[in-house]
Amino acid sequence: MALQVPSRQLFIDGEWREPVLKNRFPIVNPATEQIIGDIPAATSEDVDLAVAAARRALSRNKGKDWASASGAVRAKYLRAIAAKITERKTELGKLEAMDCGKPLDEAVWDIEDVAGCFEYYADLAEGLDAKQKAAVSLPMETFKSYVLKEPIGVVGLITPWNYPLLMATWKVAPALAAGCAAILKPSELASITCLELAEVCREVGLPPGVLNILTGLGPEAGAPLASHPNVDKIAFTGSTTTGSKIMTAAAQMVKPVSLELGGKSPIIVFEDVDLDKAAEWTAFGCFWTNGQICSATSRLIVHEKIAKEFVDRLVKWTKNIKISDPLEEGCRLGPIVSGGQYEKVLKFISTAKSEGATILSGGVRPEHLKKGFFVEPTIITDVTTSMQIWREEVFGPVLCVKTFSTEEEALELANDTHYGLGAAVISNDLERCDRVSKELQAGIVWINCSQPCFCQAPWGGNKRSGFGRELGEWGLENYLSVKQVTQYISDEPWGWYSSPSKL
Ligand SMILES: NC(=O)C1=CN([C@@H]2O[C@H](COP(=O)(O)OP(=O)(O)OC[C@H]3O[C@@H](n4cnc5c(N)ncnc54)[C@H](O)[C@@H]3O)[C@@H](O)[C@H]2O)C=CC1
Ligand SMILES: NCCCC(=O)O
Ligand code: NA
Repeated sequence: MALQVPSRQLFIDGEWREPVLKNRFPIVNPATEQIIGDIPAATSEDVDLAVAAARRALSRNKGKDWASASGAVRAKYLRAIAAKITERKTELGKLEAMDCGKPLDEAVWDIEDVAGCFEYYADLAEGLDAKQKAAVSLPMETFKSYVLKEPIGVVGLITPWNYPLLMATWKVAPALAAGCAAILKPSELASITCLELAEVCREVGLPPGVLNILTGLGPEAGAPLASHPNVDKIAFTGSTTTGSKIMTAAAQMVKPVSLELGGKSPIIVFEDVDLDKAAEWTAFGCFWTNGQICSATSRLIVHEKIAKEFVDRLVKWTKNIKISDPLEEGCRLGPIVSGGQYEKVLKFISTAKSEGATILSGGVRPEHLKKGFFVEPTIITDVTTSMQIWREEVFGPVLCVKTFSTEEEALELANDTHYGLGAAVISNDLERCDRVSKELQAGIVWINCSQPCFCQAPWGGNKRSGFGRELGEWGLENYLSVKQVTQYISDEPWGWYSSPSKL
């Protein structure tokens, strides 16, 4: 059963605040196309208030309350947040499913990952204390040197709608673990659970201003954050176009950015695979989260010897996917997140057709669903490498297929993209998998699977998929600044200049 969506305000300085301009906009459930609530629309006036609150949070009590508190102190808050999220897991999962359209089972899995990620960064926050003052070995005995890891400062976190609370958590948890104060700007298309994170922070008594959450449109709330002179770093996940704008804005102040952007990731299937196992991973790699994953392996590159049988088998697996309202039991594919994105996905499919590709399976609204932004899992063949469907990110359940005859050709096809986020290789020959993994131009390579993601392992891309790594210890480093402290320890004078006392 659907839930009532809580009505919230912006979360600034530990309190709910109405936006300065008092505007709100509707939340649409993509499965029903109905308005199920509304969210506040922040503008630059609210960004200013949130940034000021974050700066105060860093300097309160000379930093002792947060930025220079021990990691162990901050870890207690992260663990309290994780516990509250776990307590509200079912409700948060439902809200997520209603807001962004992902199947309920996937949404609940995400919420479990959210709690796991806060716990993980609590561990790393505690570990940070022991890593302070790590000695640097120097070639001169007259000096000693150590390294301090300090929070970067106030960070702006701009996130997308495909994993609303999880993508926010990938940034919020390490930022807070590091001792930063943050302003989170979730996507206007799915913000409900991020506002519930605000409520969780209020309940656990997170010091005011440590995390501020501003819902609103990209140009109105995201852009002023990216260009704000008192924000020390921006971390962003979303489209390559918006990432480029954010980088341009940040560059004016030489502000560091980390960017996790689009993809057009390949999955190479060799001739020696178990067809059903490989078909299921291929379907999961492209249709999980309704195909709206930056790392979706949306280009299938399959060996010509098995291509026909494999694709037939894949179509059968695909036809078996339950498409329904995300809250329905057993749903495995929900709607595209919004009307705008739905139209975009359909346009990709019609362009592929007009360019001469074959829509082998899907490509249309499922007959049994009259409302909602649903599109059947789609498999497209007869694709050339110059077609839009081969080159551009669709962000929907659309897989395109090409065949290969040699390993070299498979790699050439796989790497024939401006992007470099994910890649997968499926083969029973593990030596070949290792060899191929080395050659794939991507930040993440899956062997004999596609998409599983663990908060302990680094996540991020190359080329136009962005730079910087989230998750794991790399995720924490994103929010830390490294300070070298070097001390002269000799009793002797330095002796470079002639001493005036000897004159
Ligand atoms: N890498 C990923 O995980 C994602 C990729 N995308 C790609 O982006 C396409 C468009 O989706 P959108 O939701 O429009 O993505 P987007 O990249 O525009 O939105 C992501 C976030 O950036 C914010 N934003 C937008 N314009 C901004 C600006 N000028 N300055 C600062 N922040 C800004 C948005 O409000 C949202 O919070 C999708 O079709 C897909 O191809 C979308 C979501 C996630
Ligand atoms: N499984 C997490 C994928 C994250 C992303 O789409 O950015
Ligand atoms: Na929504």
